[in-house]
Amino acid sequence: MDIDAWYINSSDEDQRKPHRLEPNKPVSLDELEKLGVFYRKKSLSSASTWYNLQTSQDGTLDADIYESDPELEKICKDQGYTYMDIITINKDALPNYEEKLKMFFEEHLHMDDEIRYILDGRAYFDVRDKEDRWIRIAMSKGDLITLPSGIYHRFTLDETNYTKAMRLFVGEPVWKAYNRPADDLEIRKKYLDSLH
Ligand SMILES: CSCCC(=O)/C(O)=C/O
Ligand SMILES: [Fe+2]
Repeated sequence: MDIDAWYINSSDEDQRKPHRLEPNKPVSLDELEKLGVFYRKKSLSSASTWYNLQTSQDGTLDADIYESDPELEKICKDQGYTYMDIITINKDALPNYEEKLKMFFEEHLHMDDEIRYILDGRAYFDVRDKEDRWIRIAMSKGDLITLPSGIYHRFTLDETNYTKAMRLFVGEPVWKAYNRPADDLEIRKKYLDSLH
C-alpha cells in the first residue's frame, strides 16, 4: 500500500483511535498531492512520490541510520533543509506532555511548511481537504511528510502513545502555530489560491 490515509468521522471519542468511516473512505497519494501534502514512505521504491517526482531519483530512506543516511542528506540538500532536530513524544520523554499533545491537536496552520520524518513509533497527521473535511494520515517509522504553509492541520499520537520524529526547516525554525480561525492571514489566502 502506498499510503494509509482516510476520511474520519466526527466522533468525540479518544483522538488516538483511527476514527475511520464505515465503510472506510481511503484517500490516495494523488489526492493528498492536490492539497499540497507530500508524503514518502520508506518502502516505496518506484511510486511517484514527491521526492521522486522532483528529482527523478529512486533512493531509499533508512530511519535506522538517519544520522548518516546519504539519502536524507540528499533530500536536505535538494530541498534546502538546513535545520533539523528530534522530538520524542511520549509521557516520560516530553516535558509538559499533556499540554503539548493538546496544543498539537488544536487545528492550526504555520507560516512555513511542516516537514516531519518519523524515526520511530507511530502517529497521525490530520489535514483539511478543499471541502473542509478531515483526512487522517497514518505515519510510521521511515515516513516523511510535508504539509504546506497555510493548510489547516493537527497532530496526534495513536494508541501506542509513542513517536520519535525529526523536524526539518528551511532556515531558522519558526514554531508559532496560528489556531483556527486564521483565515485573514496572507499565508492562508495564498494556500487557498494554490488549490485548483
Ligand atoms: C511530530 S512533531 C509535533 C507536532 C508538530 O510540531 C505540529 O506542528 C503539528 O502540527
Ligand atoms: Fe503544525
